[in-house]
Amino acid sequence: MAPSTPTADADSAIRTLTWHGTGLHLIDQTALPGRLVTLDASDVDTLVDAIGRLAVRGAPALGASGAYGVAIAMLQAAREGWDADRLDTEIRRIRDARPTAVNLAGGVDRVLPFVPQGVAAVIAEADAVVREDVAANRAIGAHGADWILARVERRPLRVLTHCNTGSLATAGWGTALGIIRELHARGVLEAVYADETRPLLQGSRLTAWELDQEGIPHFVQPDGAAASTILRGLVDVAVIGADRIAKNGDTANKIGSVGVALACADAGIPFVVAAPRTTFDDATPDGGAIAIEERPEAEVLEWGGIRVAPAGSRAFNPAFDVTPARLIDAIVSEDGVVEPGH
Ligand SMILES: CSC[C@@H](O)[C@@H](O)C(=O)COP(=O)(O)O
Repeated sequence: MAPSTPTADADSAIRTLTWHGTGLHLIDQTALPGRLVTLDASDVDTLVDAIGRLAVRGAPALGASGAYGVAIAMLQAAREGWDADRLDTEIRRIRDARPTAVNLAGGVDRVLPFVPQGVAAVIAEADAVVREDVAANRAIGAHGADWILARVERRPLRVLTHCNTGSLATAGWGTALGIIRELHARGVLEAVYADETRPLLQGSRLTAWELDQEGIPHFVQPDGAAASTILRGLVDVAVIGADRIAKNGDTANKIGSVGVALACADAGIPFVVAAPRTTFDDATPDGGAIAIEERPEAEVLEWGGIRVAPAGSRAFNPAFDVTPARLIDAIVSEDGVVEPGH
């Protein structure tokens, strides 16, 4: 009955989400790298829970999840006899499951006009979201590699990245990690410094896993090492992703990104943001207007489920920070490169 998700890029073996006819198969990113587990999100509660605990994560992957999520809600509405108000409420729960990545709301909003045409039309539009994201990532990889190779003389290159921006975080291939993969394919990459990305370790668990799968040389380093690695001259360029890029170029990304940008500015090396157009939010004027998700204190106060901080300690756990446009040398999208800091 439902059109199936198109085959993603042949080069991108990892498919973080796949439509299976009545719901999504999602790679459970909380289980990686130890176990490659697929979970079935065929109802709204399961999808919202998967988004909230980061089983599916990364701005473009959230966008595709939001788009398919509307179809999941419609199918559940038909199964369980929901009225229109209940369907609206459940779609809004998906849209609001995380606040910072504009792609999630964008994915939901993109398919909403197709709801009156029925679930097949919604799924077809969600399939288009996936196709377009993979194509955008491939273009980002080429534009970003071209820009870096024109700006940075040293060969081979040493690249620092933060969080996870690869196939797991997108519909396939990757944004910042797509640029890294492109540099590797062009034979100009020496190694990647992958920040471990506290507190949920998207760098050491997910980016390192993807780099390992690709045979790309890499070092996982503590987030606290990043500024020092940059100032010691061990890095030629930093490339990160984005969750929302405001109209003035201020960019929200995983907590720790702005520290990398400050170190790059001091060291005089480029700080590059890579993101598809779906992550640009012209309705948000600047970084101060971006909602920053605050996550549960236990993610900081506990380690592997065991309390490590004193019982009386509280945690401050913002999931994202905002890098001002003036610290960003290049923003790479499928449309090309803009240089906000210049
Ligand atoms: C291509 S993914 C870009 C961003 O979404 C990524 O860098 C990031 O910050 C993800 O945060 P997460 O909390 O893991 O969803």
